Amino acid sequence: ERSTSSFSYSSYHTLEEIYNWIDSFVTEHSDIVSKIQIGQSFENRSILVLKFSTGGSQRPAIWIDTGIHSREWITHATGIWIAKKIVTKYGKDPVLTNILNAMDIFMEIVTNPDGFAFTHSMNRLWRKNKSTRPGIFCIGVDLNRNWKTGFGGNGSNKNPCSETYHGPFPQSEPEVAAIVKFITAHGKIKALISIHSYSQMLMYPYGHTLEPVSNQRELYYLAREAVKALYEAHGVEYIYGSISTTLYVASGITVDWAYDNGIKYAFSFELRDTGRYGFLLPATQIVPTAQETWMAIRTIMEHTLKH
Ligand SMILES: NS(=O)(=O)N[C@@H](Cc1ccccc1)C(=O)O
Ligand SMILES: [Zn+2]
Repeated sequence: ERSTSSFSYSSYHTLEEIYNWIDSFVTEHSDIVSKIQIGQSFENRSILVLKFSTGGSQRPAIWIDTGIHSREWITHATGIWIAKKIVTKYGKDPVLTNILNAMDIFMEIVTNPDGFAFTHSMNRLWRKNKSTRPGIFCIGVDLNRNWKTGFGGNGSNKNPCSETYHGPFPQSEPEVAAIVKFITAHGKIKALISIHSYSQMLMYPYGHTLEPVSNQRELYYLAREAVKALYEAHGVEYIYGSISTTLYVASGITVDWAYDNGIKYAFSFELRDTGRYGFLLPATQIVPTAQETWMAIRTIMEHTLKH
């Protein structure tokens, strides 16, 4: 359909509804948004990225992904709301306007389309993708353990039946390989934000080791500022720090790969809540969660612009 006016930003949606929304959204805001297919999933679904650009060619850019774990529905819903916020506030919010006048923004809303479809059809709590291999009798790879940096280390599992199965080799999964290819080819991604739920945390590398990254102090202060901006929206408290020291050791993760490939502002969110509803966060919390998350992301983007 032509317009997104009938789309509810305060509801959860199916894969088909989100893909239809993407087409309407791009049509309606074609002056600033375009759609890029960066690959196909294991089950041959399109892997789609929204590009926000106000001009130039191949400007420095910011990458945001949601939904890499398919059951984390609040993350796709937050991504959709933020996409709408960006087109609504460009030209009105001076911070966002400055960001988009100098940088592009790429958003991958459904990073694990096969898993997401499966959470609607068969298993609401499915986490992994849906890849299968001869002789292996469990389905799916944890797409947040399939990246090259630290691959196969502690905090990932070689058992295909594990929820944190890392896959047969790094980037074995088309959903991960497509992002690696896109970001590597682009070459000017300055910040990466990979959004998960739940726990209410803002974290930065490394996950695979307790060693601090070189700009750890800068990331710590930026995370503190972002969490403060988030808190000011609705009084929700986040903790922050490096993944391995704040949460647990996890290997083969998105942000460790990003950091080691030159993206010095790499962050991962764990959105609401802290366990009362967990992955089954009520839809009434979508807009408040998105509003507060946007304030944190906007803070990270502004810092990236200035450095
Ligand atoms: N979202 S979650 O419940 O799966 N937790 C995440 C935590 C996480 C998030 C980002 C980088 C490393 C680890 C996970 O991948 O284990
Ligand atoms: Zn997750």
